[in-house]
Amino acid sequence: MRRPGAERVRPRNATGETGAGAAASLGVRARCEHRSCRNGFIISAPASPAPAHTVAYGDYGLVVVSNRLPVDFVVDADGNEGWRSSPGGLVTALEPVMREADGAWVGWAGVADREFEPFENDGISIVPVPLSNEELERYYEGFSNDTLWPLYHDVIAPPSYHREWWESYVIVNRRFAAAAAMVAARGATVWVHDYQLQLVPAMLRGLRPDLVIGFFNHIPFPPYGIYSQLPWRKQIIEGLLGADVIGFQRVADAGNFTRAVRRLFGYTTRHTVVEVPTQNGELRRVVATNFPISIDVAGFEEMAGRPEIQARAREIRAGLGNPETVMLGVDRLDYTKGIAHRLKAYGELLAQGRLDIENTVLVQVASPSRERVATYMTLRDEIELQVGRLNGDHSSISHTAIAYLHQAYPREEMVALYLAADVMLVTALRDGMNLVAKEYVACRVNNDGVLVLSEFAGASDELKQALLINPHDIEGLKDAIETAVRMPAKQRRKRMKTLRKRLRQNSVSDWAKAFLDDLTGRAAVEPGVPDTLITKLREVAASERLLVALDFDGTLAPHVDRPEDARALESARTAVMRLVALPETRVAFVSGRALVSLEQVAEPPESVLLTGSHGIEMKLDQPEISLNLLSEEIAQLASLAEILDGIASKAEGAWVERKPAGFALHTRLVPAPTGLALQRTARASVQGILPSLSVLEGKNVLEFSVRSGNKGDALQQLRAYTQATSVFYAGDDVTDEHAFAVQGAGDLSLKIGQGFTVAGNRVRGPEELAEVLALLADFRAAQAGALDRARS
Ligand SMILES: O=P(O)(O)OC[C@H]1O[C@H](O[C@H]2O[C@H](CO)[C@@H](O)[C@H](O)[C@H]2O)[C@H](O)[C@@H](O)[C@@H]1O
Ligand SMILES: O=c1ccn([C@@H]2O[C@H](COP(=O)(O)OP(=O)(O)O)[C@@H](O)[C@H]2O)c(=O)[nH]1
Repeated sequence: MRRPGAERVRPRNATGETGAGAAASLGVRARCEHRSCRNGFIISAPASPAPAHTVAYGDYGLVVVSNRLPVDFVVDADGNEGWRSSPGGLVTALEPVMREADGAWVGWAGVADREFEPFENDGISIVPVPLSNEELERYYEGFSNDTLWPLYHDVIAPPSYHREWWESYVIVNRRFAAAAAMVAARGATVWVHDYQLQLVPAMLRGLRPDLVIGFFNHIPFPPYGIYSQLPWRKQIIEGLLGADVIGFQRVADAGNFTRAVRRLFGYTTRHTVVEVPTQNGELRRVVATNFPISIDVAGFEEMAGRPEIQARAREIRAGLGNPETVMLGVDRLDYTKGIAHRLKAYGELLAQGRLDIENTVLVQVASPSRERVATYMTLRDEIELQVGRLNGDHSSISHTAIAYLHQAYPREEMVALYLAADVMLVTALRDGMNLVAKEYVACRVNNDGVLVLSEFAGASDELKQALLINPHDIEGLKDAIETAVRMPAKQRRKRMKTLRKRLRQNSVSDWAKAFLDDLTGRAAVEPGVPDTLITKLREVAASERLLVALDFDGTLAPHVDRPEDARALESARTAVMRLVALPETRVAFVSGRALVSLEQVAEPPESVLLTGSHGIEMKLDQPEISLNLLSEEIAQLASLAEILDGIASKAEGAWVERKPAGFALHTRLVPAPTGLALQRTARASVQGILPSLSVLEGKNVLEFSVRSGNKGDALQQLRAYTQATSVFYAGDDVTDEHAFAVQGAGDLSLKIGQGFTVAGNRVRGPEELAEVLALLADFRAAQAGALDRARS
């Protein structure tokens, strides 16, 4: 999803500065976008940084931002430098999504005091963000992993609160926001991940109001009683509310978040929607809901079916002495994972003779994690002491009770371990999801094996056929382990089949799609006119002077392949005719088309006000179109025509539309990748020769104009001209967002179809719009009738 941008930028020398300062220090050519700031295209969350007045655009239509990149920079014992897969479930989940998406991944390279150029890794564009050693200590090990991590995991360990850690967290979040702002194309989708970067959404919105911003929290969000301990509890929530959609693993997490918003800010929340008041007195709607993360199920199944991995699984079992039961635990060495509880239960089962050392073994992978954080150092000592004691107490010369592995294994080896294990033990005290549980289920392609799963791991919401346990209840845990070991084959298969079926319903691609569809508004729109919209139509119909302003293509008229064939639906036309006949009611068509072309296809009734070429042309109750080009602009038009004609001639189906103040390159009829490539070439060529031209991106169309304008400006002019007390505006394209953005209280904005929007209402297509216009005409006529009766 790489999109053509003003300039390919590299976030080198990131200093944490924002806006113009950051752009300048990064050596990026900056462009002024005062209009979008003035219009409040999307307003920042309260107390977020002021919108920047200088914006540079990058290349990428999708940008993922997370603390960890999929690869860490490493130096081996011989001083050889290289990259290796980084730890944790976030990377496991996002890697396959990003390989499909052709987006950019902004993150830290896992090493302090080093800067790296952006690079490609395994089909993913990597944009490294540097951290100093002090920031590593304060932002990552300190605030992220010794304040937020324990606080968000039910204070299993006591969180530490230090002001200098918080200051570092703010600085680093600002740097990540600046880096994302530099690589995101205009209007791009930026998906920020996890607790390390909770301030990024609002910071990014301040820098780039044009972006669609999502946030996903991979770890739990704590109940208010715990969250409220945090000295910076308000700032964190303000940071998150900069996003359009905030995703959580579990329903309970989303509920905890919205409760904290209500308690701390008093904002209204309706189901999953938080209404955030903006600086101009309007409401921004932020969605906070659950999207349980998953794994690449088909990918794990495929690996589990590979003969060499199955052979490795047999080798592992043989190496363990081919016991009857192999039990497995796989965790980062983290106090949230409940490793100590698991070992205690296992030790007691051995001590009581309920498990026999001759035919049982526990393989515990405890991969190194956060090794410089004191709590983790202590944990390692405790676990290794416990393992040592258990082995000392229970192992025999030929059989070891626990095979303890303080190592990180590649994915193939993980799959072999899952295949080798009869029982999987996931005993987390609190865990956002726990992908290990899902990976085990995916790999059990023979439908055998038992999963013992903590109810405090997010995975337990979906994997209900596992043996669900409370890890604090050691007796219950012991019973579950024994049940798992002795479970009859038939019951094992039945449970595992159900688990696998459930898992396949939500693969990681489904998770990403669900989140991004919600974020970008691509989710299906229901047919019909919603009741809430009908209520608002009644309200707007009662206004003293009403302006009904309508986009044409895709709104009054369904989209067609040839622009000259577009015609308004008959039902829409009828409704427009009724509206223009009503008192104190003006109708306007607001189109991106040249006015001459709009008049040809729309055949507007005489009193309809017209604006074309995105507001550059106007025809307001007079026969002439107002637009006078300077001689310099006419010369620019000639060069532009030459460039775009040359580009369009390279692909069948692409064409150039002539407009009074510019040209539009249409790519609707060429395959999407070719269309994108043509647009990218056009942008670069025009940029090189005519850098001052304004560029507007629509659905499969790229427009260049020698004079700038947009539908927001056009709507403001129409409002002033008609002195309307309320404005109804409907449109389907991204260019209509400028118009929605200038609407205020007492107006009604209506998005037609899918796609991200700032409009307050949405219907499915032109048929629904025609219904809406007919209803508006009914309500307005009834209002006029009532007034007449009152007067007489
Ligand atoms: O980056 P680290 O500090 O080394 O930690 C590794 C990752 O751990 C956490 O993973 C979480 O995400 C998983 C996928 O959503 C989820 O299954 C698990 O329950 C979470 O704990 C952390 O959230 C990541 O940011 C870290 O990269
Ligand atoms: O030696 C190891 C240990 C773990 N993992 C992977 O690390 C991830 C752990 O994710 P999970 O959600 O279970 O926990 P997290 O570590 O993110 O808290 C899973 O994909 C594991 O397969 C791995 O690749 N090698």
